[in-house]
Amino acid sequence: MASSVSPTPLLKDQLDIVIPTIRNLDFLEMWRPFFQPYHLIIVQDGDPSKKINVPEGFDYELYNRNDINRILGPKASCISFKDSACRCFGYMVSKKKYIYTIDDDCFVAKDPSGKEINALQQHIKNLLSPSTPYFFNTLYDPYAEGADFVRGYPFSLREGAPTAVSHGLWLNIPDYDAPTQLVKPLERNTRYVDAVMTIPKGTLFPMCGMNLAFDRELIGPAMYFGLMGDGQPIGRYDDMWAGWCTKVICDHLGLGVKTGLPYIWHSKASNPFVNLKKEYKGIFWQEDLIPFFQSVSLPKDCTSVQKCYIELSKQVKEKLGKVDDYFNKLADAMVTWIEAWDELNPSAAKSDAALPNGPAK
Ligand SMILES: O=c1ccn([C@@H]2O[C@H](COP(=O)(O)OP(=O)(O)O[C@H]3O[C@@H](CO)[C@H](O)[C@H]3O)[C@@H](O)[C@H]2O)c(=O)[nH]1
Ligand SMILES: [Mn+2]
Repeated sequence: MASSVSPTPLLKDQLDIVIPTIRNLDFLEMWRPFFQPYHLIIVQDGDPSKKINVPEGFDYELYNRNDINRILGPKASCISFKDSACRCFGYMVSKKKYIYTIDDDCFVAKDPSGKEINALQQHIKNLLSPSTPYFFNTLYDPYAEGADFVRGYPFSLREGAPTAVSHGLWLNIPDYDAPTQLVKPLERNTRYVDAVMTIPKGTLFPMCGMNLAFDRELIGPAMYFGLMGDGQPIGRYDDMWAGWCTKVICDHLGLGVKTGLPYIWHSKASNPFVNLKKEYKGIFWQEDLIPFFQSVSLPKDCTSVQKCYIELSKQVKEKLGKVDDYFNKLADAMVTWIEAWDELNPSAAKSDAALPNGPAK
């Protein structure tokens, strides 16, 4: 029987909120009722001499490019500059079990009843309840209030798998790619779908970094947002790359990834022409990237996220290096990321995933 209804814990001392920004942080005023109890990690991108004002009353640490260079030294080369991908530095420096990352143009949305959505609370609910990657439940999240496993659902699978990622969605400006933005400039997402679903094992998905939460202890080292922005041939594939790497590793380690509620209100459409320039190689390359990730197989002795990620970087170099030399650089940066992660998180570096490799065969 799925769990009975109990209040969602705040987890205020177990969760950091990571915000990449080149703007001001006035958006926090709207989130204050939900975010004030939490520690913020602000990753200031762009010009480090620019002063970013954080509204009064928030507990935060702020890192700019000078800080990243000081803390990581030469390993700072793996952290993107002038791209929201820089946010992954916040995941690395955090000491908490959970991360929630949100963009500074995302606001509190309302559900169909007009009630303000506490996105963070829903993400915590998603992360604290199991996922069902091995068998699809047609009533969606069986652990949600008023739902359960449907007839025919194997009882041997009803414990589910630990949830590593909670992927939220967006009302108003949807996360469309540039070509879609260009042909549908006025399209707004007004559909509120009241569902949380586990993405089945063996299925990839386009992970958006705008409204995303994850269990840092279960999957943190896989959440590298790649080499994007300044000096790189590609942008706006930071979260996509992290999502594909994360999903194949979650599948291998027997972890779950959920998508659906909560919604946020995405207010700013970034410039589609600028986005097209950033994305166009990605739109072309992903026709090779997706078959690559679909064919990834990780050896049984990859029992930790770090070991999986290093193995993945080897396969990226071997199989994608021939698509473009960029992937050789990216594969090296993946290794640098893990080295930096383990340097900043020495205790976690030793631990293997304490999880079975999927359901009992
Ligand atoms: O160079 C930059 C640009 C932006 N940021 C910060 O990152 C987020 C997102 O920026 P923005 O809202 O302008 O861009 P979107 O296109 O809406 O972003 C979404 O698309 C994907 C980009 O990869 C990603 O899924 C979403 O982030 C804001 O907080 C900016 O302040 C930055 O740090 N550096
Ligand atoms: Mn935006």
